[in-house]
Amino acid sequence: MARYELVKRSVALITLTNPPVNALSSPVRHAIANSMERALSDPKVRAVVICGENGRFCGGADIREFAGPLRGPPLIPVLEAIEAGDKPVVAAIEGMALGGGFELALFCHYRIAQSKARLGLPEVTLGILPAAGGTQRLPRLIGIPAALEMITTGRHISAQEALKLGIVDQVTDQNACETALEFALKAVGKPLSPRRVSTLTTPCPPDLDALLEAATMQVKKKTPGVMAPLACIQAVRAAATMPYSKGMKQESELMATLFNSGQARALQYCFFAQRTAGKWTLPSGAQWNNSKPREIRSAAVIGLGTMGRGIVVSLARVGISVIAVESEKKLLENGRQMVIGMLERDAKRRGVSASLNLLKFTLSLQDLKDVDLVIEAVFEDMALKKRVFQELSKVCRPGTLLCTNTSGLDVDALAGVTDRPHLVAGMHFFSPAHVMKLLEVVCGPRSSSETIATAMSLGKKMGKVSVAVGNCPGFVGNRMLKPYLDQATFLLEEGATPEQIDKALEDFGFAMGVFRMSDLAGLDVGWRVRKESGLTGPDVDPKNPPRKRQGRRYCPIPDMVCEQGRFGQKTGRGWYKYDKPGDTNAKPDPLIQNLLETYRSRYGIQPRNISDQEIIERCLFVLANEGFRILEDGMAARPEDIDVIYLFGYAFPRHRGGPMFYASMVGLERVLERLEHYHQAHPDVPHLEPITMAYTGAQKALKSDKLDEAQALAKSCAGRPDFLPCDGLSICATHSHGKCFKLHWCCHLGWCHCKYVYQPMTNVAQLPSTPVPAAPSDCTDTIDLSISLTERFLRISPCFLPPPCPESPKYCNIAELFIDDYIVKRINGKMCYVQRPPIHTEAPSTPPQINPASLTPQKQHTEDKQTVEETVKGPKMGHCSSPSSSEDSGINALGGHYLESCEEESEDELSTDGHSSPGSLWDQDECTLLSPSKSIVEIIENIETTV
Ligand SMILES: CCCCCC/C=C/CC(=O)SCCNC(=O)CCNC(=O)[C@H](O)C(C)(C)COP(=O)(O)OP(=O)(O)OC[C@H]1O[C@@H](n2cnc3c(N)ncnc32)[C@H](O)[C@@H]1OP(=O)(O)O
Repeated sequence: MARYELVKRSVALITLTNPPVNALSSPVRHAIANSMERALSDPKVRAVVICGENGRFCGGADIREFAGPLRGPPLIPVLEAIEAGDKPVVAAIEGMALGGGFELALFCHYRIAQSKARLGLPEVTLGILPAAGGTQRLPRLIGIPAALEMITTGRHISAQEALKLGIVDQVTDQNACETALEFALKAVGKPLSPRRVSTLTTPCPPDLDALLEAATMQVKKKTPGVMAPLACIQAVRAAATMPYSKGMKQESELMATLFNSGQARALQYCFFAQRTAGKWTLPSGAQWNNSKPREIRSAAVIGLGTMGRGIVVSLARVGISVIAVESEKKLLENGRQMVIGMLERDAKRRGVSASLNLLKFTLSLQDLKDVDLVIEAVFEDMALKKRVFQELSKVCRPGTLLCTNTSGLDVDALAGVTDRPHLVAGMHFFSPAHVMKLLEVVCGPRSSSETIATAMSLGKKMGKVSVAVGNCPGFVGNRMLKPYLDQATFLLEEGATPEQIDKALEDFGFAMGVFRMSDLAGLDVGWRVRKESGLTGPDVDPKNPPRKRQGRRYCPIPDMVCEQGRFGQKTGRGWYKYDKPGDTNAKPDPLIQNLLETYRSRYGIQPRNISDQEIIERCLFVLANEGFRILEDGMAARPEDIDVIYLFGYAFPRHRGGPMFYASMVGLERVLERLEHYHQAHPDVPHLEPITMAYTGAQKALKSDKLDEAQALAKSCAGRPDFLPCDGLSICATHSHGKCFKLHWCCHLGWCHCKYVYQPMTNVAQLPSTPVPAAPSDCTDTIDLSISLTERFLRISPCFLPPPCPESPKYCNIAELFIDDYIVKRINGKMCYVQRPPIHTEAPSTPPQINPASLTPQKQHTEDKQTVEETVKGPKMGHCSSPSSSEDSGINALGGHYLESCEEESEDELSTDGHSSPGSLWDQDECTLLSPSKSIVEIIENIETTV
């Protein structure tokens, strides 16, 4: 964790060795403490240099450690020993010095930075503050204003800026470690007192109070409701007004408040969720580490509307040559000018030269014959897109990937008109595409793993947060948006105002409430979509009740608003009024109030007082409920993926973690209970129906029998050593399988993945313990297996990490128990651990893995080479023709209401026979298991008799 060497005969070189970012985990802290002790006590050592392996100084505390009780030496005493020592200590900063890593450097007497290094205190972005003296030392070193800015924003600064601010003593283009060694030798004998930051006096500006007040106002405006930046300001105030030791005490008290807060948990969850999303996985088993992306050097973008232009800019600024296509000369010229302007402004802002030489503009699709990838961004019209894809299929060379920027249309329908359906995928950018970070990569049933890998990798190259999703109307983000928007308008009908709803959502943390956001996005887009879908307009059967469509509640108020020419900010009127078209200052409009009152009296609706709580619950719980359905349908692999989509595409407040995380923090029982309550009040709103409610009374009775059986089973399993060490381990009561085998979203949330019925998972650690038999019973096979599982578990137990934070969604890693040899299935009502048939490397008929998505990356890699087909089987879907959204997808799609004529088609599929439900893990494999007698090795474990 740290290497100690004596170099140049008199310098102790301490190298942090904790890849990938040399985080200050407990062993690293131990190692630093020991190394420093050794260096300080060795008379040969005259100076010390601290650096990090692999060109990275230190990425700060090991954030994963925040999840559990902190173990190992506390950091501050370790760092204080560095400062107090009588030998000069130099930090050699390469790569990054962040958080605790930066604080470590601040305890050293000197800092040398490599010119490409980045430094910063990003703790605030994790819901905490720099609590290893950062809030007390940085102000002493660089003054209050600069320190305040760095600490409250978490901004990383360059080595040059650090030099300018006085944080580092030297910047070098050479190896920082070599430079630091030379520097350290020169520092020997110089007085150390002035180099001890704790002894410095904070330069205190005369207008301290005003400065801190302004900073407070600023963070309240920028991140309303977020605690960490405010705590940072208080800590910095302490640096200015208190002696060092008292300030340190204040820092630690503030940290204690933040550390266990829900906000810190949410923000740390977001950090990992974002990285988890990059590790994409498809139902086929193709995933990030077994699918090779192609290199994309040239691309084409078809359509130079707002989306197309943004996509061209995103590609060109990362060095990809782009051919931009339009259908008319005027549109092409207009597009060209706008793209060039955007690229020039972007380059100026970044201090680089604009990559205009990479651009080519054309009216002819024939020019695309040699490009590596095409992104179609034409008007959101299926017929038009199909024509484009047919044409591309003829023109482009056979290997060219064809992607569509649709915001919700059927990607597979487009694939179907080409000669290369496996090379077709969705790349759903969000508007404006060169600014918004989110990219939904849509995997059609015929998209190959290479195609998805390429789209994901291209997204990453463009600096996007890319999330792989399935192909269903609206994909993930826009599909969830519909029930959210519906609730907002239903609440209007029932008595709320746009201002009230927006305020509740803004108080929750959204930068903009749903109506202000819709005004910004433009209301006409959604109106057009609804007209095209037959929800409104002349095609609607006059006999249709005005507030019902397809037997469901429908709110025509948004249509009425549009009929008055109120399209939002661009027309100066929408849900709000604006001083002039294009203005952003939304003011409540009495005309909207009149419209609502007239509407309610026309339909005999008695307006009622609606609480903020109801607004939040109805808008957000319905969002999570749809998220659960999406997971259930296999359209997203994990709740993290959904949360990342909402964080980066829909401005869900990060300190709430995302809709799925938020639901888990509220508690799923509570969410489901409230949904049930609202669904009873509004039975004609299917989206309010919690997913638990989709079974009948008769089925309930059946399930409760199973529950007893399952609970007995679970109890009988308790105490088995193969269960105990896993913190997040839970049992599934409904499937009677005693544990969950899959790293599945429901396990993350502490719920079983039974189809349509969400059954609480019980943590086995909380169950009464049953002694494990000392000696094998008569049932030899079973005991053997138990022992083998135990051994296997213990062998891999170090990787059973606790969840990132104690009350965050639970992580059930038990799946890894079964990755090598065993898969699990109910056979004849019994739990079966069945040894997986050996993989026949040459035989194409080798059965696919039971759940490749849950396999660990390393092990999956070699196996998948043999089993994953080139053309992957896409997620299951019943794709119905989707109404179009808008050319400007994403944010503008806020206005779009999707018609879901074929969703929820199979809610009556509840499994009542006690066997695994459709879509559950052990029904997915097609190997010999379906016929127990044919399996190669079968070990039936009758749990009742085993334990
Ligand atoms: C608890 C003991 C007492 C401590 C007291 C002092 C308290 C100090 C508070 C802190 O220091 S909080 C942490 C502050 N540091 C950060 O916020 C940095 C977070 N990391 C990043 O910003 C980036 O990872 C990076 C360092 C800039 C590197 O970016 P890059 O794009 O190169 O790689 P990633 O994909 O982001 O990360 C690779 C890999 O590493 C994991 N990881 C990164 N940083 C940490 C960390 N600080 N702790 C634990 N794990 C970290 C990341 O999750 C990736 O893991 P994966 O499994 O490969 O996905």
